[in-house]
Amino acid sequence: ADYQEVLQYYDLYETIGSGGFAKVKLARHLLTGEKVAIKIMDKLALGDSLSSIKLEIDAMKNLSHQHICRLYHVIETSKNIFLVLEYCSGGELYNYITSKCRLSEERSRAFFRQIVSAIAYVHSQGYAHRDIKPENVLVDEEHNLKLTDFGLCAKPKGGLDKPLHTRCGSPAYAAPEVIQGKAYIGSEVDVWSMGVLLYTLLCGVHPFDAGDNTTMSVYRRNGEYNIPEWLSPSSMLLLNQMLQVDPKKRITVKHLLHHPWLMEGYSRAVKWQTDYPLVQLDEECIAELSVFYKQSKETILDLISEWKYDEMSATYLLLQSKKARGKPIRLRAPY
Ligand SMILES: COc1cccc(Nc2ncc(-c3ccc(C(=O)NCC(=O)Nc4ccccc4)cc3)c(OCC3CCNCC3)n2)c1
Repeated sequence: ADYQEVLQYYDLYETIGSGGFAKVKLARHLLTGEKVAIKIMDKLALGDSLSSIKLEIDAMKNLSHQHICRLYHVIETSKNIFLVLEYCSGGELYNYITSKCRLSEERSRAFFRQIVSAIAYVHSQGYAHRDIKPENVLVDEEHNLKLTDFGLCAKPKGGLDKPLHTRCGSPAYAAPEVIQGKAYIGSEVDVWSMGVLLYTLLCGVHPFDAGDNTTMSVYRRNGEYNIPEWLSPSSMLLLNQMLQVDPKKRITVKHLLHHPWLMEGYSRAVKWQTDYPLVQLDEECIAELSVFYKQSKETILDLISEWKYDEMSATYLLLQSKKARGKPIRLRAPY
């Protein structure tokens, strides 16, 4: 009974992931035929985490970027919250890396530039991700990366550079200052986690192992990790600048955007601005919606601009995504 609203707009298929109080199902949007991921959260199980989930949903609503999994639709019922999200057909980056053992420096660079783009954008919106790891990075059908977040990211009070205390994220990828329970700066801990991710891309393994035994966490605290002999000097230098134990010595995202290693083979610095601003709407998609819903373009434009993350928002965003992938944006007549 609780699923009747979501089943009005989507066909639900198999479960593709499950975490603490949420599970993710593959689904298809009936109007556009597009595949989506639907994250189903049990409000009872959420308990007092409900308020922090609302925080994450608000964060998602402000994050519209080519390398972040897009939120399309929010459906709240008495028992559940359904988040309809961008589906990435390539699955987790983690499995992509392990299936190829490790990635070439060129492939790692192309991927890493997309991660830096996403994080620079998240920071520009005043958020810190705080749980960057290969499991939270997905691969889409065009081999582009999409950042997601299963834990909770917080919009730090008073902007990005106020010290945070809550320990979150995964210990193995967490910066030394987080592990030691010190006050930390969100943007600085994200740089450490990106360093761990870059090491994993280049080496196929985690630099500090799973951090299960104490010696590993000692290595992490001292920033010691094994450097494979085949790693290029420029890769080693960048890893060293990111995996600095002292957060004040760590390279900043701003400097990563045009770092020599990220620029090798590229003529432009990493583009971190969004390709999908919330304010400029796509004329063609608006036109298609106005024909389908038999409303004037102005009415449709006003409705979308309210960003209610209802069926209308979802249909617009899915049309926009189809168009970006060169697919025809025709809406199916309701049969
Ligand atoms: C082909 O086989 C496969 C196999 C596996 C997966 C797929 N595809 C596939 N596509 C899309 C998803 C998804 C995206 C976003 C969210 C989300 O909850 N976002 C919230 C969010 O991103 N906040 C946020 C982001 C940035 C900043 C701040 C806040 C939830 C689910 C998915 O999930 C399955 C999980 C399973 C556990 N590991 C991670 C993926 N899976 C496909």
